[in-house]
Amino acid sequence: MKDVVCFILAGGKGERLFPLTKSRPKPLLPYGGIFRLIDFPLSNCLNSGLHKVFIIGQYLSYHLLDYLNKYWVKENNIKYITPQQGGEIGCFKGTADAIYQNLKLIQEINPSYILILASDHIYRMDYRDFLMAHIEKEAELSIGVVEVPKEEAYRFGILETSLNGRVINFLEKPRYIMGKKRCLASMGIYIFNTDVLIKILYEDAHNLYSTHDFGKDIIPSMIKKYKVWTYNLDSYWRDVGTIDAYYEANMGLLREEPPFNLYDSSWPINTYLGQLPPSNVFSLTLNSLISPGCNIKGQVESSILGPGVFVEEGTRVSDSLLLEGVKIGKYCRIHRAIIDRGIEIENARKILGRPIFVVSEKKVEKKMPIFIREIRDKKLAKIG
Ligand SMILES: Nc1ncnc2c1ncn2[C@@H]1O[C@H](COP(=O)(O)OP(=O)(O)O[C@H]2O[C@H](CO)[C@@H](O)[C@H](O)[C@H]2O)[C@@H](O)[C@H]1O
Repeated sequence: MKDVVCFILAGGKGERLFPLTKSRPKPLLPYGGIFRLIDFPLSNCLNSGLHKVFIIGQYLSYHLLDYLNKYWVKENNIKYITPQQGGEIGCFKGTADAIYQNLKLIQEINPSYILILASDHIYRMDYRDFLMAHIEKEAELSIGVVEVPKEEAYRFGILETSLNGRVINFLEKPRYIMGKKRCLASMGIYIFNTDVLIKILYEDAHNLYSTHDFGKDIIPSMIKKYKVWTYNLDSYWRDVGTIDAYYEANMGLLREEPPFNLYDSSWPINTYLGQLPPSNVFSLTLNSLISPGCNIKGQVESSILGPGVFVEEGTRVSDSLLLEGVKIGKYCRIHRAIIDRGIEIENARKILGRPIFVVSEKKVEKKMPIFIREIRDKKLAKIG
């Protein structure tokens, strides 16, 4: 792995996850209470023995840098690049341009291979196996792939391969796929031979019609001219691109046999949590993940609570995600909701999400579905 430089693309806006990505970059979205999405590729890099890792940020980059500085950059010698540092024009036009603007850095280090990763996927992967397969096949580009049902094809780059696995066709986010029930989707992670990458990025940078994106421009243009192969990841992988996918990926952790094992110590997922006291659970709490620093007096069922969440007495929370520092007052009923970081829900509020209700900073006053003033007043009168 000494001959590999890794870039983690972390500058996307994650617009389909608004409002959760309005004030935080998508790579910082929490998962399973204490983890952030960026922890997954970073932990995979660390566990795979990769040490030349550069994270390329853009959107709300100061938040990302702040988080990375607390643990990842300090402890693991991981470097962070923003357009001002790497680029000439102050912003990256697309994913390929983000790498193009760092070509000088690549030329200085002069590795044989470049590993390009996304920052918003949940998975465990040994990149050493990915590299071995790339070298064995004498590929010039290898694309990490997973199988997905064809109904989900519109969210991904979809590949067609010959019998021996070489890529013969690639469509970025096709509207519809004919035939088969399942198809091969690009994970948006790539290994390039450095000389090929440099050549193709130069060509792309001078192409007026290009959007400078790996999925839309670079990969389709390479299929016919270069040796492009797939590497199939035969285990759990999720791109949490939408609110529904984000909610379902989290809730999957509460199944009796979760599809992703947070407790696998042979491939640890590292994170930064800060100093927090233990959680104090005074009441009935079932089938839930409770992060440190929580204080629970009400009833919590099938939910995930981030660090420092407070749930007051008389309140019932079910099938919900309460992110860091959320405070739920007395006699509330919360069901199928995502409540964003730091939101305080007043006493006797009812939030019933069908399918899922997101309470984020700006929405909280306007969009509370039912406000039961009389019940609240009666109950508060009783408790004095
Ligand atoms: N200007 C910029 N500067 C720096 N970083 C940026 C950036 N724009 C986006 N990024 C980052 O690059 C990664 C990929 O973002 P995209 O928006 O291109 O992914 P998308 O999911 O649409 O498709 C891609 O990923 C899916 C798998 O999720 C594949 O199937 C598909 O073929 C592929 O195009 C993300 O981590 C994002 O944060």
